Amino acid sequence: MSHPAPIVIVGTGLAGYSLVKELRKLDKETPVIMITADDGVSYSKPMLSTGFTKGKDADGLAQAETAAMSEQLNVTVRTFSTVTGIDTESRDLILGDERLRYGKLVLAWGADVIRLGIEGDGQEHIHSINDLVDYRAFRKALHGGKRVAIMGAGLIGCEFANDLRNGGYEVDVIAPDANVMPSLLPEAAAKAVQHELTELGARFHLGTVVDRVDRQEQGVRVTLGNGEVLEADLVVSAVGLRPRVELARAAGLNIGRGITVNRALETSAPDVFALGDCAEVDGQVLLYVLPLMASARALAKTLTGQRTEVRYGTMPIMIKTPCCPTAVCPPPKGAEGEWQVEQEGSDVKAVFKASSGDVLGFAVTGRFAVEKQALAKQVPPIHQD
Ligand SMILES: Cc1cc2nc3c(=O)[nH]c(=O)nc-3n(C[C@H](O)[C@H](O)[C@H](O)COP(=O)(O)OP(=O)(O)OC[C@H]3O[C@@H](n4cnc5c(N)ncnc54)[C@H](O)[C@@H]3O)c2cc1C
Repeated sequence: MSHPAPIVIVGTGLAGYSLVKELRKLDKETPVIMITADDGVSYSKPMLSTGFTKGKDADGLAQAETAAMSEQLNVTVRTFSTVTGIDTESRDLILGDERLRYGKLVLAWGADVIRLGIEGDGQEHIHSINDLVDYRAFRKALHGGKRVAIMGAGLIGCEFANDLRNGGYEVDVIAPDANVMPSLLPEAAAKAVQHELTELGARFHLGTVVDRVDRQEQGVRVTLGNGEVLEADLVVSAVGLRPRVELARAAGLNIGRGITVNRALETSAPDVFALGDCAEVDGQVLLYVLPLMASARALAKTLTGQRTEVRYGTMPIMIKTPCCPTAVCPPPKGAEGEWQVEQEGSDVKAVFKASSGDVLGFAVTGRFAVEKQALAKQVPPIHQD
């Protein structure tokens, strides 16, 4: 008797492993093969920007070895295996010369870091940190150094700025907008975070960009668009992420800003699903943990025969800048209304209200951060029925 084709999951990040954990609560037996381009070590990606604060290096941030995950979850994990294509007609995953038959296929292959075309011969000193392997290389390169230049003042750039200051490093942050985290925070909250990071010793160079990174005897020389020249041991690039869509597009799947899926996480091809940073779920591309956890719970049920749609509730984002604790629930794009701000120094409570008085979003910093739970209850869920 031939065995049924397995469930194949591409990716062992939080999306892939969360899905298998949920699946195994419902079904201990169905064969599952996980494929990953990296070493398959289980870790919590949000912790990468807390290493110095928590006194943990890359090994300290690893949560479980691949073999332990494989045994605990009763799955086969194939490491250092890169998917190169999908044949949705024959239901094969393509890995170079090899074809792997799937019964059901789940794409949990994450997002790519955006790489800017920076001039200069110091390219190998520019680090993007989007997984534990990157983090290990970054910590190794930083060894013996003191000065870090961070490109980008979004959530990840600001979190690394705080963490590196806590680790005793000199930090310069360079970003084109006038404020930090411009797509997440209203101005008053952004200014508060910037102020507290500055008090902590981080130097901000806003309204400009990095033009060149040139090698020096010690580290690099970083030339900014405004003419300033900085010296650093290395550069961290934190300028954004883009869902990985190319292989899915080549396979003929519908693509938007991510791999297009409905609320049942179904792509446009039969028995092919997607979740996590690579997916656009019913129009939402949310590169955060809470949406992927909700998706994993729903998809586990679907894969075990009970088709289930995910419904995103209210999902506040905690920004890990301990010098200025911050939480935000951005209002939906294009929402009509205005920010109402209450402020004492770096303690900011900004609430986005529609003309009806309904609360559509909020941002809280400092001592107001404790109000996040109460405010989140007032914000409507992301997916409204
Ligand atoms: C520094 C940092 C801090 C963050 N902080 C927070 C936070 O505080 N709160 C929050 O909610 N979110 C945070 N995030 C975002 C959150 O961590 C991500 O949304 C989440 O981890 C994405 O998980 P994923 O499994 O979808 O993708 P990934 O973890 O990127 O996993 C992708 C997997 O796919 C594999 N893969 C990719 N391409 C291929 C291929 N062709 N073949 C085979 N395998 C492949 C990779 O090897 C990997 O195993 C943070 C992110 C970063 C970088």
